[in-house]
Amino acid sequence: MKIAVMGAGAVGCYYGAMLALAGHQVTLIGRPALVEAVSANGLILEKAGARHVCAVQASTDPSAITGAQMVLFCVKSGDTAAAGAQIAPYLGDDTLLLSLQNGISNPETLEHATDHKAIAAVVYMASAMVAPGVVRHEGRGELAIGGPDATRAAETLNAAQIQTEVSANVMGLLWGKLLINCAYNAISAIARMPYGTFYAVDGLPQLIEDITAECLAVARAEGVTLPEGTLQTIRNVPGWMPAQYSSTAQDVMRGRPTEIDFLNGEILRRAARHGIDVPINRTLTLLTKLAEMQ
Ligand SMILES: NC(=O)C1=CN([C@@H]2O[C@H](COP(=O)(O)OP(=O)(O)OC[C@H]3O[C@@H](n4cnc5c(N)ncnc54)[C@H](OP(=O)(O)O)[C@@H]3O)[C@@H](O)[C@H]2O)C=CC1
Ligand SMILES: CC(C)(CO)C(=O)C(=O)O
Repeated sequence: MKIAVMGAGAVGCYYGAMLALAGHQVTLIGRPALVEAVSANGLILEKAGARHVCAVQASTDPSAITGAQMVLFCVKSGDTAAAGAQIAPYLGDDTLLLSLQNGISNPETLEHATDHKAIAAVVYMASAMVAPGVVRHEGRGELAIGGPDATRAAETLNAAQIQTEVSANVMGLLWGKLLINCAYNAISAIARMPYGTFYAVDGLPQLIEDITAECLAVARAEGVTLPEGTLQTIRNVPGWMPAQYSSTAQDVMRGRPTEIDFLNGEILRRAARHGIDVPINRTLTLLTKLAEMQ
């Protein structure tokens, strides 16, 4: 099957590599440095101590997705509308379009930008680009997906050793992940600390509870059904990954724009619609924007 990845970064290259290793014809749409490296050396996946060289096509030109039966859409949230508009002319009527992104608004933004149905995906995976064309898998890899044709997409993904569950409540699962991101990402970015370090500071566990209580009020007002055990999952995060810096912290430390407007900032926007005050989420959003400017 021809499969394209729009946004060949850490997520797109990981899943693109897995699909290429399963025998699919994978085309990556990415930046010039990535395209140059992949064209010269292949896409390299470092996983579980092994180094896989994957044969893929790479291009900076969105028209290279033409003919793809499946498109994995993997840009950061701030790029969704623009990148969606770039691929829109090249999507076929039956192309499966999956949003593999954090945040809860991307599938809808992508649908508006492309005028094409999008399959929402929750990405339970950690990966990083260690050099152009070299992606390192750092943990997990499962997806939960939902929406039109999700079952068809799951068949291809599961056959490529990408464990994929079809969920009737994919938006609830995306909200569950959003709540984790809202609780930890901004603090890690502002403090430039990993989760275990700041969670050990007196009063921080209570701050996490207070952030989460604001988010829960908004989720309730939006009629969201959160996955069972969401609160306990949030409390467990620092114990599970004490050395982890949030993606927001990593963006700040690299001088890159963060996705904060789609994390705590999303809570602000939705809270305003329901007349709910969320002062801690507002403060975290603003402080993260200041951290981005440093
Ligand atoms: N990395 C991870 O472990 C995880 C990430 N996620 C989520 O997945 C999404 C993707 O994250 P991640 O892969 O880390 O992000 P990356 O920044 O690594 O990858 C996105 C890539 O897309 C490129 N890009 C953006 N717009 C275009 C365009 N129009 N044409 C070509 N290339 C483009 C970016 O280039 P440039 O940077 O130059 O703009 C970048 O190389 C985010 O929503 C993130 O929160 C979810 C779970 C885990
Ligand atoms: C590490 C994790 C799961 C929690 O903050 C994450 O999603 C992120 O950093 O964006």
